[in-house]
Amino acid sequence: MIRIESVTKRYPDGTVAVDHLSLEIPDRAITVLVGPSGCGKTTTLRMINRMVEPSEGSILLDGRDIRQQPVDTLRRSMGYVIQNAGLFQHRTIVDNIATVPRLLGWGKQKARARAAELMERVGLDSALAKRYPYQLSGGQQQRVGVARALAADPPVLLMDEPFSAVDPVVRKGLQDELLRLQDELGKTIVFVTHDIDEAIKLGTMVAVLRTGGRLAQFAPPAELLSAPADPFVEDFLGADRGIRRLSFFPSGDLELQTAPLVAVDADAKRLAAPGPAPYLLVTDHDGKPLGWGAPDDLTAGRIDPALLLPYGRPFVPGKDSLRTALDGAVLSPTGWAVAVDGEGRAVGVVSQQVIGEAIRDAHGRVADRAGVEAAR
Ligand SMILES: Nc1ncnc2c1ncn2[C@@H]1O[C@H](COP(=O)(O)OP(=O)(O)OP(=O)(O)O)[C@@H](O)[C@H]1O
Repeated sequence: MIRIESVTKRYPDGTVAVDHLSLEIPDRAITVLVGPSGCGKTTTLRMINRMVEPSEGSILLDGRDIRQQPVDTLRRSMGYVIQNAGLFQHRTIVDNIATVPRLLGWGKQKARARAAELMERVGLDSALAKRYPYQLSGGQQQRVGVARALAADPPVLLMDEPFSAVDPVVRKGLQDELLRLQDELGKTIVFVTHDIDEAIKLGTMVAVLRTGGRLAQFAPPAELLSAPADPFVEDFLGADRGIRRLSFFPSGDLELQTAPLVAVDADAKRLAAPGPAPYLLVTDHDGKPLGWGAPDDLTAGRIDPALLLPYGRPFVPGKDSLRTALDGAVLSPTGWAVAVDGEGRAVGVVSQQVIGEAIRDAHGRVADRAGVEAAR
């Protein structure tokens, strides 16, 4: 665990960048520092690897003051990733990634083999190994930055706005990749961003800082959304808190109904038995949804796909959240969401009303849990 104990950083010109900050950063989880520009996020991160020294207070790593070990040893236990990746422009990709192992005295072959392994890990084609950074896209460079930071397998990863310089689509890909990697590697990650959505998506714990380097709230994302500590945090979280919070409620408990499914070339009249939904869900031969059909429109024989109503975006029960399920239901004019399996085949349907009840139940469970904890 990294424990930040009442740390203050006053720069020589008198700027107080961080003011009596205390945080317990859990092992093998992603802790995000988020807040407006200039609130002291980077300063805090850099104090963890001693690129900046605190003016007051101390930082403990596994119970030991980080000043008790040589700074080089400390930094080797902490990979560091920055915006724009900060790659060595005159070195190939493979040599960029092999930098730290080489510094640690690994042989060239072993270091390059490790670099190749990491390229695969972070989703980089091995054909890029011999290129130079300028020959890569921004997203690819960022992956190289992550691979380089992981090369010596440090237990801690410090990431300072690593995905800020790429476009939103690439950024989403990098975020998903980081979550996947973290599932495999279980590093202790401290991640700085000014983007609250990124913080909520990636963070196991999120520290919201306010200008002047003071902690406004430190909580898991779902708790931030449901109970912001004060108007500053509430304002920083932005609109649609309630809807965004649904991302943390699983959809696995939703009671699905097996709507009358009908394959597109089936004899619709025969299959149009009354069901829970006022519509029939029409699928292709493989069971993948095509759209909803009103029984009256579906005459016998082949069903005309042009007559079908859209079914919104399907959700995968157990994998997707109630937010995705609700989105599917509100996107379809029928008000029903379609559940699919991992291969995209329809497994059932659920109405907006049932999803609404599940949301109420989930709120109830959270409130019960809060009550139990408060009573302890
Ligand atoms: N070397 C320095 N000397 C003086 N003041 C500094 C120095 N570095 C940072 N600051 C000031 O400390 C405050 C916190 O800066 P810091 O870079 O930690 O914030 P940040 O939250 O990471 O900001 P951003 O999101 O804009 O990167 C700011 O007011 C900044 O101007």
